[in-house]
Amino acid sequence: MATDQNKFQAIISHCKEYGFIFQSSEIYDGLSAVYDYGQYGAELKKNIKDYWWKSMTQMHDNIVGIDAAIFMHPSTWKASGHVDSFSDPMIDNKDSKKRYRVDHLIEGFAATMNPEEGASLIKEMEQLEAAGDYKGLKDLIDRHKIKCSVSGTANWTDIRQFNLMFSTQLGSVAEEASEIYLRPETAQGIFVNFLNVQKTGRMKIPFGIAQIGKAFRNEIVARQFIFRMREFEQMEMQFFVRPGTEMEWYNYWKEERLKWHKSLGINPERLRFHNHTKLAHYANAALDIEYDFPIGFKELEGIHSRTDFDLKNHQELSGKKMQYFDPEINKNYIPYVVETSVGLDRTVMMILSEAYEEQDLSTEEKQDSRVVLKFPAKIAPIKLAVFPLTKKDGLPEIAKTIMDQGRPHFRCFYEEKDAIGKRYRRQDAIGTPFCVTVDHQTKEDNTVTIRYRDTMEQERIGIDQLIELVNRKIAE
Ligand SMILES: Nc1ncnc2c1ncn2[C@@H]1O[C@H](COP(=O)(O)OP(=O)(O)OP(=O)(O)O)[C@@H](O)[C@H]1O
Repeated sequence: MATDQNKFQAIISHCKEYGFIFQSSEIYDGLSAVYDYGQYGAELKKNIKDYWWKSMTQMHDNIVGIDAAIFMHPSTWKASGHVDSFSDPMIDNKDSKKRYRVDHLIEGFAATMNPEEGASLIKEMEQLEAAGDYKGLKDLIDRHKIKCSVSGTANWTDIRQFNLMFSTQLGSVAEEASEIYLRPETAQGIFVNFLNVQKTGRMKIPFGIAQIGKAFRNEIVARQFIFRMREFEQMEMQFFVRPGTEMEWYNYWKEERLKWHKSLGINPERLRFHNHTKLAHYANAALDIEYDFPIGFKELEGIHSRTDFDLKNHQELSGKKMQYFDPEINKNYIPYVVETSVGLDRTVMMILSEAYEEQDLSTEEKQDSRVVLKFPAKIAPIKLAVFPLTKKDGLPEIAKTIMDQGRPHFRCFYEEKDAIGKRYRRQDAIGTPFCVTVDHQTKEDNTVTIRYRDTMEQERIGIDQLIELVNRKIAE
């Protein structure tokens, strides 16, 4: 097996070669940390989105979905704390002009020390970070003579705060225009609509509001393919609960979300919880669900107990009540919130990492290999490929009637070019779970050969059973 870094590079190349993910604006040499989803990537991503949406809303009577705008009133980000504290300390090397996140720079250096010294350096860094002591952090970098990997020098600027929000102007004339932000998280669209949804939907606590949408962060160090992007998509759900019950729901949702990832066929050994010891300003408990990507265990989803922080601040800044009357205890209160927030692009990356396999199929007679994406059928971009064995003898016509039958149910793909073996390989490479071949026997008995992607086994089945079989496998 290739090393993990090699696997990571192989996945990136595969995504480009087979129409999953392209660098944005590639003809202009690309835009850093921005990516476009191609024809199969877009289908895969949409299927994951639909699966999440269904499992959150349709499967929970007390969770509804909304679709809020990306632009929000600027006060939103004041109330949420993003204007004042959504920033990372960064530092520039004066010789190479390379910019680093201070924690990444120190962590990278700590990894080269012996484990004990490394751990003590990290601890010291965390204390200084928590105290907001930038001078102390700079001293730490100077004391250890930490160098830039490009210039090899320790010639650093001072440490500065770098706000990660993108801003732009709303309105046409400069004097009239006001500065607004591209949302850095989807959650605030849910909070500001909390009462709209609660009242119009007559929702009773506990209940949830779910949303899928784009978020934007001007990440200082954006790399590692779609793991850290400047424009990305989040699938978030805010669950509103009675104060004092939040830990119960926090524990419930962390297990539910782990189950969801497993239901996508993810090997449980590659999933784990990571409890936060350093809590964000809004949280009284937080953890990450991490996945063992080819680049190591990293955050996939955050589960946060956000207290009443957001609603309380919106109430204060807007002057509008954000309270709920709880008829069971006959009391008004600002609900507490438990949030599940998963990156859609990181989920795509997890699915690709899990599905990608290079297989050596060589026999004594001949060398052979294939790349296969073993997606669960329910999220595969194409579910069924239909091949006539030859272009003549009426076989394409029969194949096209199968396409007509399948198309209303799921995404199908028709191909008549090249040998069947080659056509199978191309479908393996985009993760199509089922291929059927129409041959001369089909004309006699209305049966086709169905070939299964993972086992490569083939069997003959009646055309009249085909759609039902594929539908059954998708529903599994
Ligand atoms: N720059 C990004 N690119 C892609 N996905 C992201 C990015 N930032 C956050 N996400 C996704 O959104 C989810 C929730 O956002 P959250 O604010 O909790 O992330 P975070 O803790 O800031 O992430 P990280 O520590 O990796 O920067 C993350 O778990 C991740 O899956």
